[in-house]
Amino acid sequence: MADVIIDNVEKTFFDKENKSSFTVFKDITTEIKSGEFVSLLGPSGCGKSTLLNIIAGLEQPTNGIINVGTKKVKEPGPDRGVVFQESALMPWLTVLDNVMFGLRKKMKKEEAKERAKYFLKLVHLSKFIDSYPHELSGGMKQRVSIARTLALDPDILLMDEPFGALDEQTRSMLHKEVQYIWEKTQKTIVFVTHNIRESILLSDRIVLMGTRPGRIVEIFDVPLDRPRKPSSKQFGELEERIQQKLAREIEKVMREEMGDDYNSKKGALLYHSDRNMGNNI
Ligand SMILES: Nc1ncnc2c1ncn2[C@@H]1O[C@H](COP(=O)(O)OP(=O)(O)OP(=O)(O)O)[C@@H](O)[C@H]1O
Repeated sequence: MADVIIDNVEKTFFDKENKSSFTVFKDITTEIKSGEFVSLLGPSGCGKSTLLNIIAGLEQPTNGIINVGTKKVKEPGPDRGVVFQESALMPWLTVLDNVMFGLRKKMKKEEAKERAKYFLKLVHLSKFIDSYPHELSGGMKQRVSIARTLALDPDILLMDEPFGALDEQTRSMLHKEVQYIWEKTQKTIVFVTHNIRESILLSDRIVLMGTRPGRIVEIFDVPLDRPRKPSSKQFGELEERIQQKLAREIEKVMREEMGDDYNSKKGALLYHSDRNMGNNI
C-alpha cells in the first residue's frame, strides 16, 4: 500500500497540424493517502479524466511528477487498476471468464477460477457467473468490471465516472456496493465524478477542480460518519458550500462559451447539485 503524490503536474496537449497547444491544467499538487477515498470533482473539461489517466500511466504529464510510494509513474502498472464509464467486457466470454481473463497469465486455471469467483461474490454476482455480458443490466456489467479490476489486486482503484451512464436507482445501489468494497478491501480509491452528492456520499476528501485555467480550487474534507444521509444537516451544508464554489467555475465556463447569450439565459441555467455538470446542464 502506498500514497499517491501528485507534484506540480501540468498537462498540455499539442496539436501538430495546427501548430497550437492547449494547457488543460498546471500546478496540480496534492497527496492521496493509502486507503483514502478521494473524489475529483469539477466542471466538464477541467481535466479530471486527464489527471486520472496520468495517475494510471495512460498519459504522460507535460511537467511535474506523480509517485506511487517512492516509484515514479511512467506507465500502467499492476499497482493501479482502472474502471471506466463503459465496462468494456468481452462479449464472447462469460462473466466468470471475463474476470478470469487477466488472471490466467499469473496463476493456474483453478486458482484463477477461485479468485474470480471470490470477487464476483464480493460484488454480489455469484448467480450470474455463467451469463454473458448481453444478458446483464448496465449496473451488473459495471460490477463485473469492478470485480475484474479488483481480482488483479491493485493497491489503487482509479474510477472514471463509473456510474455516470446508469440510472439513479442503479447508481444508488452501486454507491452502497462501492462503499462495501472499499471497507472490505481497504483499497485507495480515486473517483472521478460530476456529481456533488455522489462525491460527498463516498469520499473522505473531495478535490474540487476548476477550469480556464485548470487547477485545484479547493480540497474539502468530508468528516461525516458513514453511511451518509443526504437529508442530514451537515451533508446539506457541505453540499451548499461546494455548490457555491462550483457555481462560480461553471459560470466562468458558460460566460466564455455563450458570450452575450449567457446573461439572458442565466436564470434557466442555474446549477443544481444532483444534476450533471458542464455539457449536460
Ligand atoms: N488526447 C487529447 N488531445 C487533445 N485534447 C484533449 C485530449 N484529451 C483531452 N483533451 C482535452 O482536455 C480537456 C480536459 O479533458 P478531460 O476529459 O480530462 O476533462 P474532464 O474534466 O474529465 O471532462 P468531462 O467531465 O466532460 O469528462 C478537454 O478540453 C479535452 O477536450
